This record gives sequence, C-alpha cells and structure tokens, in this order.
Amino acid sequence: MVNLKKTELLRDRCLINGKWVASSQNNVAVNNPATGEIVGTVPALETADIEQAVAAAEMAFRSWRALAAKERAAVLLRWFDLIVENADDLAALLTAEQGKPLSEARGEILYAASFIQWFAEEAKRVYGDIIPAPTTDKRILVFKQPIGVCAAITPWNFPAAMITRKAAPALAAGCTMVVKPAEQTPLTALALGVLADQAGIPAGVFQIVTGKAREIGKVLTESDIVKKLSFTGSTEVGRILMAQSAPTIKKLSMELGGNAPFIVFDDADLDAAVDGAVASKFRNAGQTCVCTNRIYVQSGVYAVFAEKLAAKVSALKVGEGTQIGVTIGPLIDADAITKVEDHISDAVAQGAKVVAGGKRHSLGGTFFEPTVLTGATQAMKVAREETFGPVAPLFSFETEEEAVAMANDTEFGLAAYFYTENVRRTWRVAEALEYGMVGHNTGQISNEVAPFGGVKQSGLGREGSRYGIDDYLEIKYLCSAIA
Ligand SMILES: NC(=O)C1=CN([C@@H]2O[C@H](COP(=O)(O)OP(=O)(O)OC[C@H]3O[C@@H](n4cnc5c(N)ncnc54)[C@H](OP(=O)(O)O)[C@@H]3O)[C@@H](O)[C@H]2O)C=CC1
Ligand SMILES: O=C(O)CCCC(=O)O
Repeated sequence: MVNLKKTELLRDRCLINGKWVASSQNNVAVNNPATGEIVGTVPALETADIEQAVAAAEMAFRSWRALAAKERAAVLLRWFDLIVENADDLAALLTAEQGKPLSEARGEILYAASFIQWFAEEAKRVYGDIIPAPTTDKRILVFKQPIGVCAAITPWNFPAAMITRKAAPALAAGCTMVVKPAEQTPLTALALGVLADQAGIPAGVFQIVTGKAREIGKVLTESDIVKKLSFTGSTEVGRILMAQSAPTIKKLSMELGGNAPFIVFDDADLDAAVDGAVASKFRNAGQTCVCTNRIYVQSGVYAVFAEKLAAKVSALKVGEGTQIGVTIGPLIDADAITKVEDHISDAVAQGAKVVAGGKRHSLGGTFFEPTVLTGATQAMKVAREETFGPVAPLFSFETEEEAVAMANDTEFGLAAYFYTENVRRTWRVAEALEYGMVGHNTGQISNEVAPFGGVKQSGLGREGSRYGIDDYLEIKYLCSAIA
C-alpha cells in the first residue's frame, strides 16, 4: 500500500489517445522491492493497443507541431508545475515501486521536472540559419522541424527522470511520444501521465503503454510511423533495438551501460575524494549507469583513502526507503543481488579483500551491505562489467599514464571522475579520458543544463542541455533561386 494525498495518481490503466485503457487480458503486478508487497497492477496490453497508440501519436503530431513554440512551452510549464506540486506523492510512489530512499526519490522527481522546465524554455530557441550562398542568384536557409512520432523505452532505476529527459525535448520540439516504462516501475510513469493530462497535453501527444517488453519493442521499432526511438537501459537490449530499427532507418538515442572509473591522485583533497566516491558510487544503491564502478587510487594515498572510505561506507544506513535516515534501499530484484555476490566472490577468489560490508544485509530480501574491496585488479569482473550495485573496488596505480590507460580499458565510455588539485594534470586527464562526461573533483555531474551521454558502447546522442532538443529535430535546407 502506498498512501497518497492525491489518490488518482495511482493508476492501473495505460494512457492511450487521452483515454485510460485497461487490458482485455492480463494485468501485471508491481511489487515493492523492500517488502515484496503489491503496490499496484498495470495492463499487459496487446499489440493492437500499441498500434493504436502509434496511430494516435501520428494524428496528434499534425496539430501539436502546428502550435507556436510558445504555446507548447506554456503547456509543458503547466506539467512542470503540477509535478512540483505533487512531488511528495510522486516520490512516495517512486520509492514504493523502486526502493530508493524517499529523499532521493523526491530529488529524482525534482530532477525529472527540471527537464520539462528546461525544454519548455528551449522550445522557443530552436533557431535556424542563413548561409551566404556561393552565387548571387540564390538564398540558402536552414530551419529545424520536429522528427515526428517518437518512442521511448525506459529503465527502472530512474522511473521519472528517464521519461521526462526524453519526453520534454520531444514535446518541446513538436514531436509526439509513446513511452514504454520498465515492467518494475510503471506506476510513476502513469502518474506522470495523469499530470500531463491535467496540464492539458493533448490526447495522443504523450502516451504510456505497458506490457511485454519484446512485443511492444517490436511494434515500436518495426513501425514506419515511428521515426525515432530513445532508449535507456542495458547495452545488450540497446543492440537488439538498434538491429530491429535498422529496416526502417530510425533515428536513435541510446543511453546504455557504463563502467565509470574514479581516479584519486596523490595530490587530491582526500576527504573531498572520499565524499565524492560515496556520492557517486552509492547513489541509488549503486544502480545508475553513471555510478562509479572502479576506484583507482595512487599508491601513496591508497591505504589512507581505503581506510577513510571504508569508515564512511560502514556508516551508511541500509533499510526501507520510507524510513528516516536510510541512505541505501534494497536492490531492485534477486538477479541484482546475484550479480553483486558473483562480482564480490570473483574478486575475493582472485585476491581482493573485503574491508567493509561484503554480504547480504540482515534485513533479508534484496538488501545488501554497502561494500568496499581492496586489492582489485583489471582481470576481475568488477573491472570488466558494470556491477550495478553497492560495491566499491579499489585498484592501485603508480603513474598518471597508467591510471588513464586502466580507466580507458573498457568498451564503455559514459562517465568518469578524477580528483586532483594540479591544474596541468586536470587538463591532461580530462582530455585523455575516453568518456562522454567527466567529473573533476566532484562525484555529481547530472543536471538538466549539461549534455548527458556516452561514447564507445555507452550509446548515441545527448540528453538534457541545449543539445538535447537536437535529437528530436531534423534539419531542412531551403535553396531559393531569386534571379
Ligand atoms: N543505462 C542505464 O541506465 C541502465 C543500465 N542497466 C544495465 O542493464 C542491466 C539489466 O537491467 P535491465 O532492467 O534488465 O535493463 P534492460 O535493458 O533489460 O531494460 C531496460 C528497458 O528495456 C526494456 N526491454 C528489455 N528487453 C527489451 C526488448 N527485447 N525489446 C524492447 N524493450 C526491452 C525493459 O522492459 P521490461 O522492464 O518490461 O523488461 C525496460 O523498459 C543492469 O544490471 C545494468 O547493468 C539497467 C537499467 C538502466
Ligand atoms: O541511466 C541512468 O542510470 C540514469 C541516469 C542517471 C542520471 O541522470 O544521473
């Protein structure tokens, strides 16, 4: 049970063409990962329902794109206001289905809202260009137009923000969108739909569908009507969706896996580095794609850093997200726990030492002790794969070149962090790291004004920032002969 002030935010139906649609067949239960209790149910829609949503999005696109940017912005700002007004309810729902501590959930809701406010403003700044023509008889103009019907497939780790980070630029640009949230966290998505409806977002412009991921993914990727797909999730599923989108040559935005290095040089402010490591590693119990995965510490400060980090991590409070003071909630499911245990046992078998945590929490369920390992090496799974859990492995290095080489030794390239007080080193390392986002002397890099996205196998495109709207726009060039 989740207690909401505004009970209509808890929906058991999907939003298609302005109507709340039930399943003609089955419903899917949504469980609280902290307690196992059922929080709600959502429909397992049929292929025909998804096709109907796509058709409604196509119809709605005609009138939505025709509005002045300022008119679309006004509607988006009403949505933003409603999300902020209902932040407590939305946070409660988010914690109930996802598990993160309530304060973090509230932070996510405001983060999610910030994308709507930002892109409502950016809608009015989709400028074109006039290019000096190579001959005097021509004029060359460039303008930008919305891509059309878009689809979004989003993960469970940020049930609100990953939706608005896609929907806000899409809607601001004049596109319409069909969203498929993760099976584990659809209720926050549906609540956002309620508020979108109340804000006056027209029928068909923002729709939410739930059901079997493969079937929905197939309809959305095979459709000729859907011109663009934006996905956040695992690299493995990203590859499948790219392949499925190839026949219709869809535009793609892909926010995929990470394997973030966190480098601590011996000239770093160690206390700041410890705080940054805790913030970046243990946010959402380690379940974000920008979470630190590997911590490289220069040998001269390794022992002190390890001791300070282990002390801070041991003080983190594990528990149900609704309890005051809790900083680490449950992991999302049993598979997540199995992966964390596998990574720890693989590391220990190869010589790593557990200096904090290391096992399932006495609370049971999917609660896990925040863990610090020393003596990690590049051969271990903790170095090669994204753990997506509360495990901080410490690696030792001697030189800057070695640290950068180890940090770049991965097929992923999403986020990286480093701590140094040396200005020259700052520039060298920032430029050498093969990552889309780099934090210098900070473990927190995400906000609505900065471009979020990766290189290498971490994905394609950028979300947030003034660049984020470009992913939903086509460039058209007009050549006008005037002689
Ligand atoms: N980059 C990131 O932010 C994230 C990375 N991950 C990484 O991925 C691992 C696995 O997490 P997981 O939740 O399984 O991530 P997935 O990539 O499986 O899921 C993300 C989204 O894709 C959907 N999906 C899954 N398979 C298909 C498919 N064949 N066609 C269409 N949609 C599909 C899911 O739907 P449904 O939920 O209904 O299955 C969900 O909405 C994590 O341990 C982590 O390493 C996970 C989440 C976010
Ligand atoms: O893909 C994720 O893990 C969500 C992004 C988190 C962030 O925006 O910081």
